[in-house]
Amino acid sequence: MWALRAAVRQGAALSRVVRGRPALRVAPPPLRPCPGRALAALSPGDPGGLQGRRGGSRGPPADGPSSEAGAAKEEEGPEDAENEDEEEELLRSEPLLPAGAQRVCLVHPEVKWGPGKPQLTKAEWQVAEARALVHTLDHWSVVETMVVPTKTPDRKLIFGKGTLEHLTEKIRGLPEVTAVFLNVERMSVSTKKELEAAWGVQVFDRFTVVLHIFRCNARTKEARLQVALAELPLLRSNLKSVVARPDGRGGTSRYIMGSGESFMQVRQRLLKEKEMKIRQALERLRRKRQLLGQQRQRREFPVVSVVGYTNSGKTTLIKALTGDAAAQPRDQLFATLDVTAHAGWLPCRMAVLYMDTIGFLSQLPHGLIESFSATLEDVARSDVIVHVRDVSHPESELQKASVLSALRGLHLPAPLLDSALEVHNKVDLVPGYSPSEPGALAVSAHLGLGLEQLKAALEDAVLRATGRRVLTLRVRLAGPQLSWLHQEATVQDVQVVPEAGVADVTAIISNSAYGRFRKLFPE
Ligand SMILES: Nc1nc2c(ncn2[C@@H]2O[C@H](COP(=O)(O)OP(=O)(O)OP(=O)(O)O)[C@@H](O)[C@H]2O)c(=O)[nH]1
Ligand SMILES: [Mg+2]
Repeated sequence: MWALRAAVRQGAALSRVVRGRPALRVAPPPLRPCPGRALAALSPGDPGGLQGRRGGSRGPPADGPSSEAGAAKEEEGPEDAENEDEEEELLRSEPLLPAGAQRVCLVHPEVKWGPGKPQLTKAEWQVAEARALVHTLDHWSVVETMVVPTKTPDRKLIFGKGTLEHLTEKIRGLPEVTAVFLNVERMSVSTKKELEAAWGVQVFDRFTVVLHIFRCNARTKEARLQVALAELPLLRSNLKSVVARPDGRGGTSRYIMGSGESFMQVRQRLLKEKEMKIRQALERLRRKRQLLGQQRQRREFPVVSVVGYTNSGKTTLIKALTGDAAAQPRDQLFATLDVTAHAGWLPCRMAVLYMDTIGFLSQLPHGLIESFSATLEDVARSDVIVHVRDVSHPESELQKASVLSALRGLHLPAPLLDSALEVHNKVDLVPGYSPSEPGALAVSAHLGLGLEQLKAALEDAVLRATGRRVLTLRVRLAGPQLSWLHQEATVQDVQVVPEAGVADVTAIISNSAYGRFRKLFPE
């Protein structure tokens, strides 16, 4: 999965790189109340601030790029205000999980045989990941874990009769448990109701828990709308269960006077309309994002997308590379949900935008992936991909496999995927670590280890990917070459040799611009 959103935090002009065009202006979106630790960590941060303008050890002059975090804003007219109202309406929703502390019994159905058996992954890892999801919720804790074998995961009640009875007895015998997290992707409403009746507590599936975390962590309008889109299947199945109610209060037969439609039909129509409106709103935002992408390209910012498994340290790495206070790492899954851009500098003093993206999870519910796919389009438009891995994680190899398979699903251009830089993060937790993969770089984003080597490798990759090079050219001071280079390339340094009437100009120049330079000013 995952995402990016283009915006540069308002601030410094971009004159060195963009030759005096003003920076994009971005207003951070307002925060919404949402229960959960995730929200507690979402502080307005550095709204419109300029921290992180100097990335890297060789800080650029004061006219460096700023970072963008949050939704990009353009000039807005009355139509935009109307859209905003409609979008806010679409985002109104009922809570998915109960507020307050919950003591959870984690039930993991283990499929040992047959086609339902998960490939490549072990029950302990799946359980650990499910536990991490629960701990991401504020005041939720896992007080009991049960790995329960099943041969019938597709049956309504997931387990065989005897196993279910035994399980029910065990859960009923745990009065401290206030909820059950059943580690399946989705559970039908009727399954949920039956299990809740049997166990006497609320039961949640992974879809609901992940959706709730996404809701809490989505800050921008686009991410919130994507979550709202992902929620629609849940609303639809709730609707079906209302119809199926034995007391008939679902109301299939009750007609709204004069309309010819039953209540059920009205509700279905309203849901369809809601879906259409969300899709339209997303399309509007997508066009805006594309526009920003084009502007960014015109401004010649190379873009580096930082992707990887959730909690691998993507945001921490970006913060270490750019010093940008807007990047907020947190020890939880899906801390980053909106794609944000953060400006930094490469050793040749070229400005670059690092895109922080939403993390991957091996067992992420499908609907969620699809609704976030639009934001991942930006990854396809980047110049270089950095794949951050947590090499201290026991399942680091499986995580890598999940990320690569998700990246392949994004249909990225082959050269972009093939040239992805693999960064082995958290080496401070693995004494004596050295990568076995050729070309992989070992770093500790936390301690700042290996960052200079990483920047050097990134510089090579960015220059190669964008068809640029760093050249030192000797020009005559009396001639037009120097001003031509200022126009057509990014001048890094000018060393004047007055006695010879010349200057040595170091510039980042594209291959095509260099060709034109040579044609115009033959040696
Ligand atoms: N020891 C150690 N911890 C690290 C390192 N890099 C990141 N972390 C920690 O790992 C946790 C996750 O870091 P993030 O940067 O938020 O990870 P992420 O990949 O952006 O996570 P999501 O946005 O949730 O996908 C935080 O607690 C970081 O402090 C590292 O090099 N060493
Ligand atoms: Mg992050």
